[in-house]
Amino acid sequence: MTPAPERAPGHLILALPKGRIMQEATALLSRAGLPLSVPEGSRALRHEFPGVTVLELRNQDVPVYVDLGVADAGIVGKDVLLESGRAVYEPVDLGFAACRLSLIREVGASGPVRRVGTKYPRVAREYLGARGIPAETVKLSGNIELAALTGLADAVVDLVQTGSTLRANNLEEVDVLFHSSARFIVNRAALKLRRERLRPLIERLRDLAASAGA
Ligand SMILES: Nc1ncnc2c1ncn2[C@@H]1O[C@H](COP(=O)(O)OP(=O)(O)OP(=O)(O)O)[C@@H](O)[C@H]1O
Ligand SMILES: O=P(O)(O)OC[C@H]1O[C@H](OP(=O)(O)OP(=O)(O)O)[C@H](O)[C@@H]1O
Repeated sequence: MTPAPERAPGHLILALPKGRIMQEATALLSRAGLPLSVPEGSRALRHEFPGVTVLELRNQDVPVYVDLGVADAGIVGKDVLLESGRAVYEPVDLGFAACRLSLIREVGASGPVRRVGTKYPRVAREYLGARGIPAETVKLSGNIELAALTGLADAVVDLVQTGSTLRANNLEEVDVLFHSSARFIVNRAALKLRRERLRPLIERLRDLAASAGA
């Protein structure tokens, strides 16, 4: 393991996910005063800006980098954060990437739920356990709804936003586990060590999120 290079106390390392969240995250952080713009299609994984380094990660890895202190802070969906089980500080609900995590079945399905396909096995098991449903969960990686259509599973736990994926595939929401949106997350030690940078950033992000939601 290469030791982390020395850095100025005011220099921030941010973990941001590639994909759907990246563009809105960088736009919001820029409005909050951080001068960053991650170029689309670049093969670089680490982006340097004055006073800020951005690590470009898969969604699931953002809470890991923040919890283990390699990144001071990051942005990730609440869905991914809950699934990670990481106890990071979560000071701002940024409001965008809004969707819900739902239990989904084929329209009219009525038999028992014995197997559930999902990208979220931890939260799915917790949900099923709390309801006394003795179903097995199967971890899948994408196009989760196909599991319910093919008989791989009796139901799936997946994200719904507009509902168009459900309508296009003769599926319906049976229950909503929780609502999700993008969150600003912070490493607890970094909050103390770099509070002069992080506290004002948190305040600006709170103001921006409040004015966007107003
Ligand atoms: N249809 C949607 N509408 C709104 N927000 C969504 C939608 N789908 C996902 N999200 C939110 O955006 C986050 C990132 O979604 P994205 O599609 O970029 O991930 P992915 O490509 O499926 O993830 P992975 O890194 O596993 O490949 C999700 O964790 C969720 O919080
Ligand atoms: O209700 P809707 O507006 O249709 O959105 C929900 C869909 O969006 C996400 O998939 P995504 O497009 O990210 O593809 P993925 O399955 O590969 O993650 C999610 O997994 C649903 O399939």
